[in-house]
Amino acid sequence: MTQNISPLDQARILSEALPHMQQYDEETIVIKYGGHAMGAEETAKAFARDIVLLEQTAINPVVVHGGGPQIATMLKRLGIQSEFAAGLRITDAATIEIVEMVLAGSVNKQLVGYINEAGGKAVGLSGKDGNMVKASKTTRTMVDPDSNIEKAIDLGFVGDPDKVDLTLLNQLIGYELIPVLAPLATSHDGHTLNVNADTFAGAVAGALKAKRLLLLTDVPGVLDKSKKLIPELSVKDARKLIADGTISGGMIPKVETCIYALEQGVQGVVIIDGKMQHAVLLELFTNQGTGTLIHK
Ligand SMILES: Nc1ncnc2c1ncn2[C@@H]1O[C@H](COP(=O)(O)OP(=O)(O)O)[C@@H](O)[C@H]1O
Ligand SMILES: CC(=O)N[C@@H](CCC(=O)OP(=O)(O)O)C(=O)O
Repeated sequence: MTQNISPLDQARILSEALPHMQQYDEETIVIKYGGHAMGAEETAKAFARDIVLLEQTAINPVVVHGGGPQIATMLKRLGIQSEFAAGLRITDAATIEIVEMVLAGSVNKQLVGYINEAGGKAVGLSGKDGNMVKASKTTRTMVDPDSNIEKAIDLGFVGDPDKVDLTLLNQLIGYELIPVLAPLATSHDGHTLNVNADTFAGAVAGALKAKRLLLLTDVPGVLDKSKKLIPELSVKDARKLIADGTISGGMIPKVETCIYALEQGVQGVVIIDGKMQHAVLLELFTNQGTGTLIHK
């Protein structure tokens, strides 16, 4: 809290941030803000302020948000059942309507509002705008526990991005606007597809060749079997932890996204605790890395 430190300490802190700010000067950083992390209003507002600070220091932030818990609440209110398979929401015709309403509507506009309240110029879009993200229907298989036979699962209107058109994003970044993206895409035959927000952020970061991809979630990072934070993880070790079940559920698409982004040329990817106030500033502007850094 600034009221507890002297003006001289404040000046020192700002000065110590200089080399970090220089490192990211004019660079693009993609920040994925998970639905669980954005639950508390005060933390979400602090997050928005951090994003505006990045923009102010000549960094180009691109925000991708999730909204899993917010979708779940709305589906429950409407009495629509929802299930997950392989960490992805099975999305039928009724569900995709609600997913779009919540992600591109209330969640997106709330975050845009917070960023603008903090003095930024955020523009809220989904991957459908400007034909930004084209996706193909996701195909997954699962081993049936009874028969032990591998079966294809029909996830409905769920997609994996296969093309990101940067025309619109580059225009926005060029005008110092802050893109805030909801993870929806258009299929090649014109349907709306629900995309896991981590996967979407990885596709956007890869296409932009972002300097950093930060995934903000509701845990301190990747945890080992005894629930201790793993500060650094190689791609090879990450794959082992997925195979042996240490990494499960929603952490699987997150880690797979990190691996994909590294392969696409993103220089650094980290998974951090978005419930921690100013997690973004701590990660980028101090020497204290807070979460799990995944490297080649
Ligand atoms: N090894 C692991 N380390 C940390 N979290 C894990 C691990 N394996 C599974 N998880 C689960 O992954 C969750 C994060 O994924 P998810 O709920 O999809 O977050 P978000 O809404 O931020 O995308 C954690 O809350 C935790 O329950
Ligand atoms: C296909 C799929 O599962 N899509 C997600 C999209 C939102 C998301 O990923 O939100 P979080 O980042 O908060 O988990 C969903 O419907 O919940």
